[in-house]
Amino acid sequence: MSLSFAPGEIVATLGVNGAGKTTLLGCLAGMLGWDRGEVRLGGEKLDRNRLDHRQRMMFLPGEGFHFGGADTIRNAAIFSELWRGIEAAPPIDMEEWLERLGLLEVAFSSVDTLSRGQRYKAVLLALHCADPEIWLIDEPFAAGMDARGMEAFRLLVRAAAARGRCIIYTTQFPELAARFADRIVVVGSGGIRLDEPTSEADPEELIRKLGNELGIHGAHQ
Ligand SMILES: Nc1ncnc2c1ncn2[C@@H]1O[C@H](COP(=O)(O)OP(=O)(O)OP(=O)(O)O)[C@@H](O)[C@H]1O
Repeated sequence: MSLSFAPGEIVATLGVNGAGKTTLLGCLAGMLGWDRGEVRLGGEKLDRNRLDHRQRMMFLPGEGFHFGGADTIRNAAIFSELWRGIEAAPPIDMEEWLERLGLLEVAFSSVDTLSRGQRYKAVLLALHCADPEIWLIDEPFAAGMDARGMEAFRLLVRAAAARGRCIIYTTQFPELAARFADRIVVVGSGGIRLDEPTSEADPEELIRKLGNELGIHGAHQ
């Protein structure tokens, strides 16, 4: 497959189970190796061993990840230090996002002790604090967040895109992808099955088209 992504773009990646969505994200993040081809970052070949390359992106797995023992705020601060340097000040809107995500009550609780959805939100806050150029998010809409969390996620991602961040996420839900992405990429059979912007498309028509690509017959017809 051959794809390029631009700053400020929100891309939803779809595909049946095993199509290669997570593998694609892992390769873009430099976490997985590849047998053939290359990943280029602003024209430069991505080198998995270069910290400055890896710091430009973050891969968030579906189950999230965090630093054991750290509380919600400390965890976010660790991500910020690792990605932006020890001198970097945390974003000034940290409290606002704690509130929007519904995390104020657990701001000083160890992430280990949080519920699955709360833990995922804590990691999203950390991603916001790390603020890499490229956000690679695996299955955010299946990570156990409540409706408020998903709304906050959309706002967080839109704000990041407005700052020029490129966001690529995977999902199994055509409806969510059609309504929350600037572009949709469907992978499968070792290639790209569909790659198109959402701006011009009628959402219902797009959802039907995605349903066909993903082998859904009936429910969306
Ligand atoms: N470590 C691995 N070693 C060998 N094959 C793997 C490995 N990880 C994934 N695969 C294979 O690569 C293919 C793509 O897997 P991947 O996890 O990228 O799919 P996906 O589209 O994210 O699927 P899902 O929707 O189920 O999460 C699958 O056939 C899987 O079995």
